[in-house]
Amino acid sequence: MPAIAAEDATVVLDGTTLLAPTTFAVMPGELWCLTGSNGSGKTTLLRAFLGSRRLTDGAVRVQGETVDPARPRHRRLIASLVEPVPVARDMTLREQVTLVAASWYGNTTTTAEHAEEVIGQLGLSALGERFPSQLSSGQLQLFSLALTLVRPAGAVLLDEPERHLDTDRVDLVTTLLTERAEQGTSFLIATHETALVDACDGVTELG
Ligand SMILES: Nc1ncnc2c1ncn2[C@@H]1O[C@H](COP(=O)(O)OP(=O)(O)OP(=O)(O)O)[C@@H](O)[C@H]1O
Repeated sequence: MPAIAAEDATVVLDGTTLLAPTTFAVMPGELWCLTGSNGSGKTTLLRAFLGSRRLTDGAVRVQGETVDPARPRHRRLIASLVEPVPVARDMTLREQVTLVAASWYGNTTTTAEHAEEVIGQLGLSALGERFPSQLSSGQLQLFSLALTLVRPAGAVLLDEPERHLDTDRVDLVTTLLTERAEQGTSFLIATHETALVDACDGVTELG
């Protein structure tokens, strides 16, 4: 069964097509990219998977089911960085990543080690004691990715994870996502970044 699938997924609003009929299937452990010009419907499609944008035709499914964010099982299944992740102004980067990890895995030493590992994988170890206001735009993006990737998920939806990142950081993120995919996580990634597209198992071009 595909982990993430769209069947003729379509969004039309007041006679304007936001998303033309789109079909694809992402198998478990695959990294899948959505490409296309500005306004071609990538974010609209990701929002449809999260239940925040209603389709006018077709269907989108995660592990064979329409996503209902109110269901705890679906919340555990899907992690996303599509809308901005809320951050606390008065907690350090390390405290926040560890808190999110602890909310899913429990407050244990192993959880703290897992959080530290993700912080390290995203090149943020030296910034662990910083507050969000003390981070650059690219560092904030890496922090948002850490908050997204530190929690359990069978499917991860990302909207332009390359935002604000330099070439080395794009490579870092691409390596991490590829490793996670090899461990079984499925990814659907809207992107304009060639390096990410090159690493993908499949690409759907919108528009
Ligand atoms: N609330 C809305 N009302 C009307 N049209 C909208 C609304 N939100 C988005 N759109 C339109 O829907 C289309 C798809 O937008 P979407 O954000 O999905 O594109 P995208 O492929 O993610 O673009 P980008 O590469 O610029 O991020 C665009 O033409 C946009 O103008």
